[in-house]
Parts: sequence; C-alpha cells; structure tokens
Amino acid sequence: MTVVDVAAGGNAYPVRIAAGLLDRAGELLAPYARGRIAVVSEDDVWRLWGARLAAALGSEGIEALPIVVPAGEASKNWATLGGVLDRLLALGIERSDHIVAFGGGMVGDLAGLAAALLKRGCGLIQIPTTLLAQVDSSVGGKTAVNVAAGKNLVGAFHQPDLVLIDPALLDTLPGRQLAAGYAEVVKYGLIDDADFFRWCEYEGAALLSGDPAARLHAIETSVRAKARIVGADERETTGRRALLNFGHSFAHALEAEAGYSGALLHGEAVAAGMALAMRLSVAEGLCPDEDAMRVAGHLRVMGLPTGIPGQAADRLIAHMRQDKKNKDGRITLILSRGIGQAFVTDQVPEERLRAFLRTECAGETITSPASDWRG
Ligand SMILES: NC(=O)c1ccc[n+]([C@@H]2O[C@H](COP(=O)([O-])OP(=O)(O)OC[C@H]3O[C@@H](n4cnc5c(N)ncnc54)[C@H](O)[C@@H]3O)[C@@H](O)[C@H]2O)c1
Ligand SMILES: O=C(O)C(=O)C[C@@H](O)[C@H](O)[C@H](O)COP(=O)(O)O
Ligand SMILES: [Zn+2]
Repeated sequence: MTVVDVAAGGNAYPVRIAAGLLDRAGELLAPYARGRIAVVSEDDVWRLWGARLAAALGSEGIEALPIVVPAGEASKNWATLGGVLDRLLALGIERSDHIVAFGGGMVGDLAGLAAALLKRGCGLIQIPTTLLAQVDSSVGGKTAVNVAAGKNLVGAFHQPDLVLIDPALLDTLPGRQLAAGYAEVVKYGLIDDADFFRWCEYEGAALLSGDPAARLHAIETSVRAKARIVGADERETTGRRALLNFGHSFAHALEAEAGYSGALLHGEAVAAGMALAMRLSVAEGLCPDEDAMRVAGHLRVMGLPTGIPGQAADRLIAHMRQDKKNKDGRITLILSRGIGQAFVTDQVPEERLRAFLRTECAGETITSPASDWRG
C-alpha cells in the first residue's frame, strides 16, 4: 500500500492507495466508527459497489447507514445538501462521528460540505470512486455546492481525516468519465511537471484502457502533487494552490453555460479550459505556440474537447467575473510560460480576454466524442 501524507488543517492525514482497499474498509475505518457509520453516496455507485463496502464494514461489526442521492452534477446543490443534513441529523450523527463520502467528486464535495456544516463540523472520510476523485477532489479539503450565481460558490475548506483510494473501483467507470478525470491528471504536468506531461503523452492511452500500472502511477503522482501544493497553501491564500485551478476559470464558465448537466463533464470543461489557457498565454506573448499545440493535440487524442465554438464570449466573461480567485474586480487567471510552467496573473485586461474569447467562440469545431457539445 502507498501512503501519502497531506499536511493541512493543523494535522496530517493519510491518503492510502492500493487495489483491493475497498475490501479492507472495515479494518481501516474501525478507528473512526462507533459500531455504525453514515455513508453518503449516489444511486449508481451504491448499486455497483455499495454491497461490497457494507460487507467490508460489516466484517468488523460496523453497520453502514447509507444516504443515497441521485447521481450527477445536478445533485451538487442546496436542496440535496439540505436533504443530506436532515438525514444525518435524523440518524443522530454526532460531532465526533465521521461521515464517509463514497462516490466521485460530486459526492465528495456534497458530503464534504455536509460534514463541514453538521453540528459545526464533524469528521470526514473520502472513498473516491472516479478517476477524477482519486487524483484530485478527494484530497485537499475543498467542498462546495453550485448555486444560481455560479459553480462552487458556496463551500468550505474541510479536510478529511482519511482518504482510501482503491483503483480497482475504476473497473466499472465508463470511458467518457475516465477521460474526463484524465484531464485533471494532465493538469499536474502542465502546472509544474513537464516530465509527467511527457509520461502522459506516452502512457495516457494505456491508463485509459485500464492498464493497472499506468493507473497506479497516475494516481500516485497526482496525489503527491496535490498533497505538496495543498501542504504549501491550504486555503489558497498565497497563490500556490490557485495553480490547481489551471483551466478552471474557463471550465467553470462553460459548466455554468451547460447548466451543470451531463452534456459537459467537469473534466471535459477543464480540458477545454486548459487548451484555452495555453492559447491565451500564446496570444499574450508568454508561451511558445508549439507548447499550446502539443497540449491541445494530446487532449484531443485522448477524446477530450479543446475548443469552444458556438459559445458566447460575453456570457463566459460574465461567469468569469464571479470567479473566487478574482480580487478588486480584476479577473485572475492561471496562464503558462510553457508546459510545466503555470503561474497566476491578473494582468490580462478584460477587453483583451473578451477579444480572445470572441475569436475562440468563432473557431472551428474540433471533433472528438466529447467535443460534440456546443452549449
Ligand atoms: N474538491 C475538489 O478539490 C474538486 C476537484 C476536482 C473536481 N471537483 C468536483 O468534482 C465533481 C466532478 O467529479 P466526477 O468527475 O467524479 O463526477 P461525479 O461524481 O458526478 O461522477 C461521474 C459519474 O461517474 C459515475 N460513477 C462514479 N463512480 C463510478 C464507478 N466506480 N463506476 C461506475 N460509475 C461511477 C457517477 O454515477 C457519475 O455518473 C465536480 O463537481 C467538480 O467541481 C472537486
Ligand atoms: O483543489 C483545488 O484547489 C482545485 O482547484 C482543484 C480543482 O480541480 C477543483 O475543480 C476545485 O473544486 C476547483 O476549486 P474552486 O475553488 O475553483 O471552486
Ligand atoms: Zn477541477
């Protein structure tokens, strides 16, 4: 088993990674349970894997108390959060108890926020079931729901006490979801690890086709990168953690335009957003064109969207004005000086950003299964 420690929130917590870990959940969760433990999940994950988790917990005499919400990003909202909190209260969950988030990033963010709010904060354990959640959302303590004004605009930092990553859970994940999660893997290469981006170019296809070694390498490298950045800037105050938002200013605007529907997955939006961030960096004279082309080429080969034809630049800018990274009314972006050299800036005037987006929105469709989406 690989263990990566995340130093955040005053305490370090372990991220345990190994195929088959789900079946050891009873033994690993026993120190956090008192004969029973609430498990927040969603219907597809619970149908596929709920019995395995319940059996693993049962083997140590722990009763799983499932709270199951509908699958999909549309559940990451106030109403569902309220329902989860009511259920937790009805179950008599106490502040010293732990809640298990068992699902992808949607469940992780929703259950994480419920844990942050319940009785002003109870314990949280993440058992991520998508590639995206295993490489990104289960680690680092960001929790949130989407609201009418935008993506993730209401939330809290609430670190888990334990993260259990079982790559074998990805065996049932549909290919489109794997590819979407892969966008966040590529992100770590683009932030500050050019060698890892090169690894992605060589091994990304193996990872998506289910190769266990490639999968494990991608998860371990991603979790280590995330732990390093979160450890340096837990609450995104120095700018270091904001690097994890590479591609996200655009991505969140695109997701809002898609109405948080399954038409555009978060990871797909991040892929398009990263391609845009690279091209904007080129347009600003910051980054070699060949790097932007290399990134877009790789994402496209992996079945991810890299363009935004048919979108409305003004609408995207309106969403971007709500971004949490903005300060003093200036849009803050993560741009790039080249692969592995991302940085934070508020130096792109809104009018240049608008002109860039207008050109992009008027661009040609670049076809891939995911980029059929036109908003
Ligand atoms: N907190 C963070 O740091 C952070 C980081 C990245 C993304 N996010 C958030 O995560 C969310 C996206 O997460 P996601 O991509 O995991 O989406 P998701 O949680 O909606 O899961 C995607 C789909 O995969 C299905 N699924 C999950 N596990 C499965 C399995 N093992 N087998 C078969 N199907 C399975 C789900 O039913 C769902 O339909 C977004 O809300 C995003 O904002 C948060
Ligand atoms: O952990 C972080 O920090 C990230 O930015 C990771 C992102 O992949 C993730 O999508 C996150 O939820 C975005 O955070 P937000 O603060 O922009 O809502
Ligand atoms: Zn993300």
